[in-house]
Order: sequence, then structure tokens, then C-alpha cells
Amino acid sequence: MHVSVVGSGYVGTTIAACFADLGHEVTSVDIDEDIVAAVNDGDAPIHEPGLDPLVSVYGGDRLRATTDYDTIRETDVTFLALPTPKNDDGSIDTSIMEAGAESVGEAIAEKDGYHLVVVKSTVVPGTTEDTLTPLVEAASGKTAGEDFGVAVNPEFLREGTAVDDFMEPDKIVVGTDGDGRALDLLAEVYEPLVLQWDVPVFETGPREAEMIKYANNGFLAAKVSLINDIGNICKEFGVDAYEVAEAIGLDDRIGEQFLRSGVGWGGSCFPKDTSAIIQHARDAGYDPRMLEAAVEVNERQPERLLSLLDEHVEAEGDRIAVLGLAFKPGTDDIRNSRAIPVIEGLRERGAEVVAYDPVAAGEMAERFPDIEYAESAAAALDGASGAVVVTDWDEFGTLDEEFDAMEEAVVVDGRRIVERREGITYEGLTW
Ligand SMILES: NC(=O)C1=CN([C@@H]2O[C@H](COP(=O)(O)OP(=O)(O)OC[C@H]3O[C@@H](n4cnc5c(N)ncnc54)[C@H](O)[C@@H]3O)[C@@H](O)[C@H]2O)C=CC1
Ligand SMILES: O=C(O)[C@H]1O[C@H](OP(=O)(O)OP(=O)(O)OC[C@H]2O[C@@H](n3ccc(=O)[nH]c3=O)[C@H](O)[C@@H]2O)[C@H](O)[C@@H](O)[C@@H]1O
Repeated sequence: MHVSVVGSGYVGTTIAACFADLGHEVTSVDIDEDIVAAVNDGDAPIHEPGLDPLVSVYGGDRLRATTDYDTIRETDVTFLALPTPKNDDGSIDTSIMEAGAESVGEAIAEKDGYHLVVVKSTVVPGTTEDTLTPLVEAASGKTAGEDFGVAVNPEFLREGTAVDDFMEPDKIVVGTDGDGRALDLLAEVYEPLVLQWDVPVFETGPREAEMIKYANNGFLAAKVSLINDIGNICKEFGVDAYEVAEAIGLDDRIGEQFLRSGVGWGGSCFPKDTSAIIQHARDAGYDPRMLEAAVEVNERQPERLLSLLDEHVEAEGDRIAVLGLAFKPGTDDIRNSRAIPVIEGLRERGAEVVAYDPVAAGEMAERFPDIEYAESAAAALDGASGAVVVTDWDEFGTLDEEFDAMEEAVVVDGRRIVERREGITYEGLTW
């Protein structure tokens, strides 16, 4: 099957490379010429474990990238994996999706035969039916459900484990208005996965599919905020929130995942998706109190981390090490990383900030060009009067004598990764 993927970012590149690996011919369309050149040269444009090997095998071969939308006419199905950022008021900004839908419409205007357009991006309920489908219709002069089909197929992969998550998903959600051709084409696209892993395919309507994505992310974000809330209580009473989490996680109704309390959730999706669905609900007249509280708890965690540092260190004029800049390990993505409010808070206190991350320092240097970036955790800790741990990179778990080179070995751990030991003044955020 010939598949096209519009947008070659975290999701687009991952799914394009994986589709190629599943045996499909793939055309990837992006407006960024550097990204297109990288993919054709066999280089993944983003840092994602397992992606480089796939792009190096298929890039420029079974996976071809281009800036030319017209190429999608030659394909059977087009996945839209374009960004859906937020507006200043927190609501979803669908303008890039709208532009993409129009371009796809123009491209298939001349096509004979059926084409399937699949909304992979995260969009609030109603977006596909009310906005995107009419735009494809207007630009193509064709009728949805007759000349072309539209499906909503949200993506649940996580950064850092994107390839594995995509290749072995818990579920595949397909939202259509019952168009059999759309369902058949998507079944063919995903057949290798479904057969290999016996993946449940959840068929539903387009709005339901859109909402499932927000419910999934909202639930997970709220789960982390709830364990953070519980963790903050634990800290007040000298209780170890990780022991509490381990025990409650044994209850199948709770489950052991997403119970790691600490400095909170960041990334490109939980923050923008909770915000978008909250705003969408408010616009409809409903005040989503639980999700609002999840966001509020999350916003407070970085300041709680810094308050713990304040208890031990006068940050003003002191060298303070920030360990970890990516929003989670395994990625160079710093979007909404908790490191951002932490660095801001340290600078407000007049600290001399020295930061280290194995892969994300370059990204953070664009945001904070005037702080120091160390080549290693050891170099960041050397001479520092305090250290805060923001990302749970494995390598931080092996740090030991590096702390002895600190001016004062004060460590505030926001991710439960550093080993507590004698000689270190150690504060866990929720333990
Ligand atoms: N990042 C993630 O882990 C996940 C993201 N999602 C959703 O997937 C969507 C895409 O997210 P990301 O891949 O993170 O975005 P991204 O920002 O990493 O990548 C978007 C790509 O689209 C390209 N682009 C922008 N405008 C374009 C246009 N008009 N035509 C063609 N290409 C264009 C950009 O150059 C960029 O390469 C969002 O809706 C997001 O919420 C869903 C699941 C996971
Ligand atoms: O829509 C999306 O983009 C994606 O958002 C999340 O994936 P992602 O943001 O890549 O990463 P997660 O592993 O979910 O972590 C998100 C944040 O929560 C934090 N987190 C996670 C788990 C936990 O127990 N504690 C915790 O603080 C992480 O450190 C990170 O900052 C979802 O897990 C994916 O299913 C979804 O597809």
C-alpha cells in the first residue's frame, strides 16, 4: 500500500518510518526542507530511540520525503500529523491543520478514484467533521464519503519510546462515519501490527475518536497530578510516596503505571491537551474542575522543588546545578519541560545556573542562551552549592562521588533517581 504522511515531526517521522518497516511505500511531506533532506539522507530529524536505524534503512528508498503536496495524489491514504498548538487563551490552534487539509484537498482534486484522509493529530471533538472535512471538500471540489473518505485515528505513542509504542500499541482507535472503504484501507495499513500483536481495533465515530485521545491524556495527566498531590501530603508527614504508590499500584483498579510523583508533567502534549479540552469544555458551558485541578497541582510542583532547595541553600550568587533539561528521558524535547520553570525560578533567586542534559542542552540553549551548559553531570556538579534533578535520565542514578566535588552537597531530587547516602544533604520532592 502507498501511504503519505503530512508533517515529519515526532509523530510524522515515527509513523512514516514504521509504516515503511511494515512494508508500505511511504511518502512524507513537510514544509521544512532541512527535515526533508535529512529523511532522504537516512537521518532522523529528531532524537528518538530506534528511529535512526529505521530511517537509515528506508530513508530515500521506501520512505521518500518531499515538500511537494502533489505527490500524495499517487498515494492511497494520507495521514495528517501536523502540530495542533495552543492559542494564548489555552484553546486549540487548528490553523496548521486547516492549511494542511486545504493542501491535501488541492492535491487530490485531480485524482481519479477514492482517497482516504486520516486525522492523526490531536484535535478537539468536532474539528474533523465541522472544520477539516469541509476544507478538504472545498479545496478538492469532491464530496466526503463519496469521492474521498475521512477518518480520525489518534496516536498514543510516547516520546522516548515512540517506535516501540507505535509498533506494539495497546489499541488502535478508528473514528469514521461508517465509511466501509475507510475502514478497509485502515485495516490494510495496520494489518501487520494487528495480526502480530492481536491489537484491539476500536471502531467508533469521529467525535468519539477525537475525545478518546483527550480522555486518555487527561486521565494520565490527572493520575500523575493525583499522585503528586498525595506525594506532597506524604512529604509533610515524612511518608515515602513511592512506597505508598507501590502498594496502591497493586490494586488492579489503580494500576502501577504513572504513579511516579515528583516535579510534574511536561512535554508537547499533556500541557496543551489538558488546556485545549478544558477551554473547549468551558466554551460549551462546562467547567471541568478535575482537569483544572490537575493543571494547578502540576504548575505548583517546580516551585515546591525550589522551596526545598531554599531550606538548605541561599541560591543568590551561588552556583546551582540543574540535572536534566528534557521533559522526560529518552528525548531531546524540552517543550514545557519542568526544567523551564525551575531555571526561571533559580534565576529569579539570583543563582548562577549550570545545566546538564545528555541530549537536550542544545535545545535549551536556544531558550536560555545565557546560562552555563556543562559537558557532563560531574562538570555541572563541580563546585555547585546545590543541585536539582529535573529529568530521570538513568545516568543520574549512577552518580555518586561526583557529589563530593560540590561546594555543598545539597541535592533536591524531583524524580527519585539519585541514591540517598551519607555525605549528601538529600531532599526528595515527595519522599
Ligand atoms: N509528540 C508526541 O509524542 C505526540 C503528538 N501527538 C499529536 O500529533 C500532532 C503532531 O505532533 P508532533 O509530531 O509532536 O509535532 P511536531 O511539531 O514535532 O512536527 C510537526 C511537523 O509538521 C511540519 N509542518 C508544519 N506545518 C506544515 C504544513 N503546512 N505542511 C507540512 N508540514 C508542516 C513541521 O515542519 C514539523 O516537522 C499534534 O497534534 C500532537 O498533539 C499525538 C501523540 C504523540
Ligand atoms: O499525546 C501525546 O503526545 C502523548 O502524551 C503522553 O506521552 P509523552 O508526553 O510523550 O510522555 P509521558 O511518558 O506520558 O510523560 C509525560 C510527562 O509526565 C511525566 N510523568 C509520567 C509518568 C509518571 O509516573 N510521572 C511523571 O511525572 C513525565 O516525566 C513527562 O514529563 C502520553 O503518555 C502518550 O500516550 C500520548 O500519545
